[in-house]
Amino acid sequence: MPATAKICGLSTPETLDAAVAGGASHVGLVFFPPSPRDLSFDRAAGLAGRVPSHVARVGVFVDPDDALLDQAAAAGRLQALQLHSTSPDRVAAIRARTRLETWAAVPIRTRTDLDGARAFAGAADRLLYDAKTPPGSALPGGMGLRFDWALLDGFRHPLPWALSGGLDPANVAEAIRRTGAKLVDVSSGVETAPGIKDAWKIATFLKAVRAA
Ligand SMILES: O=C(O)c1ccccc1N[C@@H]1O[C@H](COP(=O)(O)O)[C@@H](O)[C@H]1O
Repeated sequence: MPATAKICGLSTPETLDAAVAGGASHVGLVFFPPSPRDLSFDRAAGLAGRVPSHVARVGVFVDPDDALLDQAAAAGRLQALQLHSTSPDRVAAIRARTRLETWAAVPIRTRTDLDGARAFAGAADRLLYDAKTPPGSALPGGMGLRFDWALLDGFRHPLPWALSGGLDPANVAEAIRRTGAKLVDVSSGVETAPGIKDAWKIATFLKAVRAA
């Protein structure tokens, strides 16, 4: 079965429509004020209304509190929550309280970082392997950084998983072949500048995923 793709950090109707038209399985809406992709609840609601039922709406959060989750989930009519920098216990509590599909981001730079993935077994529905951003970075993701895909070789994944971190139209086919990812996730790689998505890059990325 071909891999599917999530286009993350969408903020305009045109680029959201490009993701849907290109065959994205998931679209990502960011709720994190320091991010150039952060959305107001009103804007998220407008975008969510354009997403057809076969495409899943994923909210992206960084260690969110319940109030933010509830407001964002309602505005974005979210079906899944992608949680960065959130402890396994907190991920489990969010999953139990919201009853939404819950993804835990696992930041990777070395093989040892994969140990962190096991702690989410039973707490999350899916792992999202992402590149670890440098200490002091404003964002824990969405910076176009890649990790060494070879680190996943032979790893027994404790949960269904997705690959992210520095993917783009030129490298995504190789990433899928190299890692066996069934779901890939991109943000910076389909932008012309941080937070500015590009419809042509989105279409090209999704074409490359289909062809992989
Ligand atoms: O995109 C953001 O601004 C963001 C903010 C906070 C946490 C995660 C964020 N993005 C996620 O990061 C990965 C990798 O992105 P990139 O393709 O390397 O730019 C992806 O899952 C985004 O959803």
